[in-house]
Order: sequence, then C-alpha cells, then structure tokens
Amino acid sequence: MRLWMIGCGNMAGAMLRRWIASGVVLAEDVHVVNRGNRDLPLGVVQSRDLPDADTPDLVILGVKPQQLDEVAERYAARVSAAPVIVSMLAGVDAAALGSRFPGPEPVVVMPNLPVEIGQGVVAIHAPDASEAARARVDALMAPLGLVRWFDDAAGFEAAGALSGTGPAFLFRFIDALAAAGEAMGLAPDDAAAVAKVTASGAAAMAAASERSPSALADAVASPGGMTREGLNVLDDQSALNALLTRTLEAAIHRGREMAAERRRN
Ligand SMILES: NC(=O)C1=CN([C@@H]2O[C@H](COP(=O)(O)OP(=O)(O)OC[C@H]3O[C@@H](n4cnc5c(N)ncnc54)[C@H](O)[C@@H]3O)[C@@H](O)[C@H]2O)C=CC1
Ligand SMILES: O=C(O)[C@@H]1CCC=N1
Repeated sequence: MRLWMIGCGNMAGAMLRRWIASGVVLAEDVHVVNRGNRDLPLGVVQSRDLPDADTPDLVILGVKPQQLDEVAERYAARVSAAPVIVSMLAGVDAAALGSRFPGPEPVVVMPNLPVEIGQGVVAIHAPDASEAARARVDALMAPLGLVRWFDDAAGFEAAGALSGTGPAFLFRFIDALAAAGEAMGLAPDDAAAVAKVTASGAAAMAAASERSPSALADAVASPGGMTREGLNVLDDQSALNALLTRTLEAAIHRGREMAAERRRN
C-alpha cells in the first residue's frame, strides 16, 4: 500500500513502525512530510514537501490539530485525487476534515501509542465511508491491535478518549505504584522495576484471561488478607472509579473544545 504521511511524529511514527514491521506497508512505498527529520524506519523518505509522484492509495494526517489549516492550505489540491484521507488529529471530525480536503473520502481515527507493538487500539469513525474505503483502512489498521469502527459519534468520542489518552493514565498509575513503594522504603530503581513488571504482568493476564479484571482482583485478595485491606482504600466511596471518571471527562471536555476550535462557521 502506498502512503503519503503529512506529519509523522510520536503517534504516526508508532503506526508506521508497526506497519513496516508487520509487512503491510513497504518502507519504499511511504513518503513522509515533516518539519524536520524524525527517527523513522530505514527506507522511508522524509522531506519538506510532497513528491511529484503518482497519487498514493492513502494519505495519512499526523500533524497537531492546530496545524490542520496550514497543511490543508498547502496540500489539499495535491491530495485531492487520493481515494482516502485518514486523520488521527484529536478534535477533528469527518466534516472538518472533508471540508478542508475535498476529494478523498474522510476517515477519522483515534489510535494509541501501543500500536507500535501491535497491542494498541484504533477507534475509527467514518459513517459515510464506502465499502472500498473501509476495506482499505481495515487492511492497514489490522496489524496495530484492536480495531473498532464506531458509526455513532458519541461512541467514537468515548472510545477514542479512553484508548487514546488511556496509556498516559496507566503510565501515571505505574509511577504512582512505584512512588508508593518508595514511600514504604524501597530504593527508586527497585520500586520502578517492581512496579513496571507488576503492571505488565497483570495487564497481560487481564488481556489473556477469561476471568474479568474484578474476578482476578478477587483471586489476588485472600479473605482477611493484605490485598483486601488495600482494595478497601481504592474502593472506598468508589474513589478510584470517581477519579478516573473525572479524568476521562476532563479529556473529553478538552476534545470538544478542540473540535469547536476547528469548526467552521
Ligand atoms: N500522541 C498520542 O498518543 C496521540 C496523538 N494523536 C494525534 O496525533 C497527532 C500528532 O501528535 P504527536 O505525534 O504526539 O505529535 P508530534 O509533534 O510528535 O508529531 C507531529 C509531526 O508533525 C510534523 N509537522 C508539523 N507541522 C507540519 C507541517 N506544516 N507540515 C508537515 N509536517 C508537519 C512535525 O514535524 C512532527 O513530526 C495530533 O493531532 C494528536 O491529536 C492521536 C492519538 C494519540
Ligand atoms: O493529548 C492529545 O490531545 C492526544 C489525543 C489523544 C492522545 N493524545
């Protein structure tokens, strides 16, 4: 599959590394436009402008949302013959994308960073996309992890916020576990190592097990034992649930503000 990628930093770069590692895309079939060269797989051409070459199978937008107008002004005419344009920009919906890039079918995705190891989530919203566009996007996204299409905007907003921002919250949780270990007297290196492997082992188990995370927590917590006392703190007045609900609400609120900033009157 031949790709033009306009903006390929942390997020689009993570996707690209997986696409090439999985073989779904060949490095020589990718042209990246970035402001400056980034650390990308060998063979991928990076430049400051699109090439004078045949139109690709897909155009991927991976710049910051604030750069949407700038790149649209510069590249919309040149990508107008491409069949599909995929945006990962938070707060940019299909209407905002389609109005700036007339021609290609607009597809909005919300990926997350673990796509780089094939264990990410890609939420997709393109309710008006043709079967051909859906098939093309599905084939590209398949190696990245869990791929879910949401035809309703609300479902996409919630799923995209949960998966897109979620890794950052889990990374914080790992740090918080380590900090708690340090507070109990562990050396920083030991605390960080123990917290990381505890988190990765538990996450792998939750992903692989037929038991729910709640049932797995119960399996750790012996009646009258240490874990139950700890869980009682997290569960008191649903403290952790309430904190994460507020966290996700704040992220979604910001997403809506960003969407309003991109909306045209
Ligand atoms: N980082 C994440 O976990 C996630 C990010 N996103 C979305 O991905 C997008 C990119 O985020 P990051 O990769 O974190 O940012 P980043 O700053 O790492 O990457 C942006 C890239 O765009 C390039 N760029 C900037 N202006 C340009 C221009 N005028 N023409 C061509 N290239 C240009 C930069 O050189 C850079 O390589 C954002 O819109 C964000 O909402 C979505 C889901 C998750
Ligand atoms: O923080 C952001 O705006 C982007 C979208 C989801 C993850 N990173």
